[in-house]
Amino acid sequence: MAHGGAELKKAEQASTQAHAARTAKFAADRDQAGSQSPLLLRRACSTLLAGGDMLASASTPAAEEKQELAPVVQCKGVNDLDKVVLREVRGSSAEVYLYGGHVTSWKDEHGDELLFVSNKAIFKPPKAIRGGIPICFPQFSNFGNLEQHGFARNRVWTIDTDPPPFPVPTTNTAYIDLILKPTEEDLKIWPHSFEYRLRVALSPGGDLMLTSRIRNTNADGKPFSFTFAYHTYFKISDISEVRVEGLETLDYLDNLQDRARFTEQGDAIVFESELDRIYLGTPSKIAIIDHEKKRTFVVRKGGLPDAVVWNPWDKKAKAMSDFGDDEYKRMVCVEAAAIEKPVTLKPGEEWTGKLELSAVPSSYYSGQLDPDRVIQDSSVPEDSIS
Ligand SMILES: O=P(O)(O)OC[C@H]1O[C@H](O)[C@H](O)[C@@H](O)[C@@H]1O
Repeated sequence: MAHGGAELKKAEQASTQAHAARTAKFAADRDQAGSQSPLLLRRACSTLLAGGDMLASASTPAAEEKQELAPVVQCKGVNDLDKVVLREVRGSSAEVYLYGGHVTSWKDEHGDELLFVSNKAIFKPPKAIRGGIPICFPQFSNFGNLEQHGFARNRVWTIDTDPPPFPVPTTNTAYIDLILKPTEEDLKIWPHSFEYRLRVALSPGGDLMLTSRIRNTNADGKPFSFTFAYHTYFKISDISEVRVEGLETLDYLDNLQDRARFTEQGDAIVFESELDRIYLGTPSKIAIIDHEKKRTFVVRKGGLPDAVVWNPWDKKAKAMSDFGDDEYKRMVCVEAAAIEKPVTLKPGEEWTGKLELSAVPSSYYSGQLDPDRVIQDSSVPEDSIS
């Protein structure tokens, strides 16, 4: 026992030292980055990617490279599109394409991918990337005259090096701020001036956090209204092994039946055919339980009362050119959204919409969403998530 304890202590010390060394390296990298975003480094993607997926053993140069990776790196992705890679010291990571302000990857500390991206995804404007987290703004679906899901998902965003301070400062080291403003062309189809600031952050524990701040910058004194969704595609083992909890007894609009309104009856949502529903007035916490994988995704949201649940099933899958015929089995979309009541902003006003995603072992999560707790959770002010 004593020996075991000493070993453990040694391992802990080694881990603490390694952590301290990595933290010092990150700080040095940050200082070197100079006038750019304080955390942002530009590196060759090839180097970066070699440190990720292809890593075989800790003795290879690629493995050493992994140890040295900075928390925020800008590099090139598919089709030479710009992307930003976020990495936390414990090994979790995320990738965000400037095209669409689109998160395309979120991996846990073991390097397991948690988001679904289609093998047939087209990383080429103007088609939105199929998978990850498309941003639907200023319109969800066809709730208005714009193209399906609005234009934010197929515009090129820029890195915001000097965002206004957040009410609650982010303590994480791995985050990136992006900004989208309308072009002259955008103003022709949606005549409203806005600034959309998106922060994507990884917590030290590997949670993925997206914060959207949308401000009306109209000079003509006019308010504008929009609908919105974080259209998250979760990667799952098999759609028949998955259930969604937290939406029981709620009303929903069924997109497959002309948006007729129904009340959810079942215990939890399970999938046996195409499903496309907008749940209304949902609690701030929803769980996606993957029985086979023994993993639960927890979705926490703020400022986003609705939740869309979507699986295209086989027929629709075949009809989508950027989606594999069988891929519907390995994905489910649970989308934190504001749809039924559009958000209206007067000039100078700002709206905040937050999404926090965690992946936890199902055993740990089991029973957390019993009806009483859901009611308690929904009474927690939405802006209390940080
Ligand atoms: O194919 P997209 O434009 O990306 O839309 C994909 C899906 O998005 C949402 O989940 C809608 O509720 C669905 O009706 C739609 O089919």
